Amino acid sequence: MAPSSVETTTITAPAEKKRPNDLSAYDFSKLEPYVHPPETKEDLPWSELVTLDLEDYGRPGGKERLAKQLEHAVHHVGFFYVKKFGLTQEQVDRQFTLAQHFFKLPASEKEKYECNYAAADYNGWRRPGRAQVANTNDNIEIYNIPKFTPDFAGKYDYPDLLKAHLPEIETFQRALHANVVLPLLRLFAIVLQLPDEEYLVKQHTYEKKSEDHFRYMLYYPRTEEEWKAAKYGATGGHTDLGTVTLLFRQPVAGLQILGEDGNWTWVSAQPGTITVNLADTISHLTGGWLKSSVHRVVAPPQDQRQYKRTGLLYFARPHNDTVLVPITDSPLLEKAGVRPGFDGTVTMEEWVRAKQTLQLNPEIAKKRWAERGDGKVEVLKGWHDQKYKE
Ligand SMILES: O=C(O)CCC(=O)C(=O)O
Ligand SMILES: [Fe+2]
Repeated sequence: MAPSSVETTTITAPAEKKRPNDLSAYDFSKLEPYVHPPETKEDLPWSELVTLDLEDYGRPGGKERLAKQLEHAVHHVGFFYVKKFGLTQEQVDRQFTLAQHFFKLPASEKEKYECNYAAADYNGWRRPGRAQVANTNDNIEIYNIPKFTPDFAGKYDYPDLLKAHLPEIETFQRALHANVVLPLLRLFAIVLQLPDEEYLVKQHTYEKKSEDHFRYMLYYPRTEEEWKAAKYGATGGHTDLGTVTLLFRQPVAGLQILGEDGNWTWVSAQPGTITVNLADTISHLTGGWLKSSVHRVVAPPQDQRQYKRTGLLYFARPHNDTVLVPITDSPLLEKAGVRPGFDGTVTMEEWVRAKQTLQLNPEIAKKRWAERGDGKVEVLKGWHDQKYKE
């Protein structure tokens, strides 16, 4: 497929429809549908990841089967796929369509919804090119949407394009939480042999204040010179800050996982799946036993370099008042002798603020990373992030 066939023109409301409250110009019938670019034909070293069929969850013995399937993945790999998660392909495609049309809005419109970077508030629009990657600017544009709960109601405004579809976005986000995040947390509880299968679920209810968010993400193509300056993305190794990250099928290859053997492998685009990775918070809650996996997004293979890479993600996080200490009633964690990662008490709210301050403010990050001079930064109370193998 030629690149032009996945490009679309921006849909703007016809002049006579520009009345407030008339959002019909943004009906899906009027928005050109998003089309994924074709998959790469290159033979890449792909990661071997397990796939959980979430339909099995409700069947007799299903939870135990799925937990068994997860044991190795969550302790050693930190990545896996889920399928049959209760959303139709059409629902997923419509979110990609909204993402595509959002990113095509002019910057003058998007900047009305720009993140308050200085306040470490990541919700809203994050403009591309804010951070330096190796010797060039980043190529990432993001729009983050918080939970639809009273804590966030009225705090953020949306462009008309999204206002016209907020109920559907909310349904989608809530479905991800209820159909994927909560069942996975019960499976983790089974893996950890917790007496209370709801232990982690109780720290992640949708209604209580937490920083879960839904994300539209766009990676712009780069020229060869730009990729060279960016070291082809090799310096981007990181862990995510929350509990789990959900990434919808991404046919433009780029995502790589750092394995226990020290090698990077590529994540492939399995039809009908969501890629799930474990992140820092679930690692803090288990003293590192559940693995916050190191990953990065590198230059796509040559046959996909010309495409924009559009992502849909959901970041799950515990309630803001959750104290990030290892769970005490897991016989498995007790046997493993896990230890807290922080010197002192840290709540989720503090952890989010500390990590997001570094992520959203390149100047602060540069200074803080330079403080120690050993490739590490103290994020909070004795917890360090590091630079990973290029
Ligand atoms: O786009 C991807 O494949 C992963 C993005 C990612 O790692 C992140 O946003 O933290
Ligand atoms: Fe990530």
